[in-house]
Amino acid sequence: MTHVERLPRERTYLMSPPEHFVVEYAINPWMDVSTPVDTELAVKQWEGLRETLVRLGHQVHVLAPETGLPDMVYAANGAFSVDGVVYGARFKYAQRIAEAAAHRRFYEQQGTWNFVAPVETNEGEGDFAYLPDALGGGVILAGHGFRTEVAAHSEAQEVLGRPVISLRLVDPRFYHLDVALASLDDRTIVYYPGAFSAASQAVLAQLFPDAVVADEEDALSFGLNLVSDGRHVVLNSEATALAAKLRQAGYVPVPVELTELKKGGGSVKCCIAELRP
Ligand SMILES: CN(C)C(=N)NCCC[C@H](N)C(=O)O
Repeated sequence: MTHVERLPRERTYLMSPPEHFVVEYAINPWMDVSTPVDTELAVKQWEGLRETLVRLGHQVHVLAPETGLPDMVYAANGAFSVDGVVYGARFKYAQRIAEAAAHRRFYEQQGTWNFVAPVETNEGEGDFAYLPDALGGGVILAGHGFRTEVAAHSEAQEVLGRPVISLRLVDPRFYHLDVALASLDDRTIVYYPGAFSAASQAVLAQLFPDAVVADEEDALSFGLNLVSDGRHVVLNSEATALAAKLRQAGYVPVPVELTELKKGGGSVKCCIAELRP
């Protein structure tokens, strides 16, 4: 057991309730249109997640869900912000394209953000993670291979003014970065190496020798799709083995049940965009 004291930092999040959540199309290997979805249960579980974040002392903004956009609950995909600048999303699949405008309106209505519309296809925090204090400053880790185009990585670097480390995802079950890797605090990550190309695994091992390393079972239980405030790690309740590894590393796992939203191919992190003013 690590005896480092892990200190939490208050966060601001954006979430959108799954009032219109169904699985009527399949754009990732987890989605099966023949599996029934209990929308009411999805809303109840989502509310449990929101209440958990509030109980931990975080601020949660709510983005109104829109009919015909069942995946809008996965709010992490809508944009990526760093120090007041928002790099907007441009979704790969037609079914989700309209979500980007809803997120853009949110930032514009707040009036405090510098919103930059993207040219390149990218799915927001689904494929971008931010470490404010790693490797000498703020660093962006970025995934490509299934959704976000690699050209979006250099676009994000130009827009956000932070170095972007490009990582190639190779396993379709882990089609976004945020199901394979997460930041635990300002400089520490947890990740499943098997989701990445051999070269990207080497990059991660070189840059993050202190990372918590997850295995396939942790990733398949959507454990890596987590949100951490530096101390409390909110993660899918099915990820018990990963929770034990995180506890061992000095973090406090906070399990939440999100079985319905797993049917759309997402869990905790997918439902939460972090706002970094
Ligand atoms: C990394 N993940 C899982 C997310 N950030 N979002 C989940 C998106 C799920 C949606 N049905 C889709 O396939 O786009």
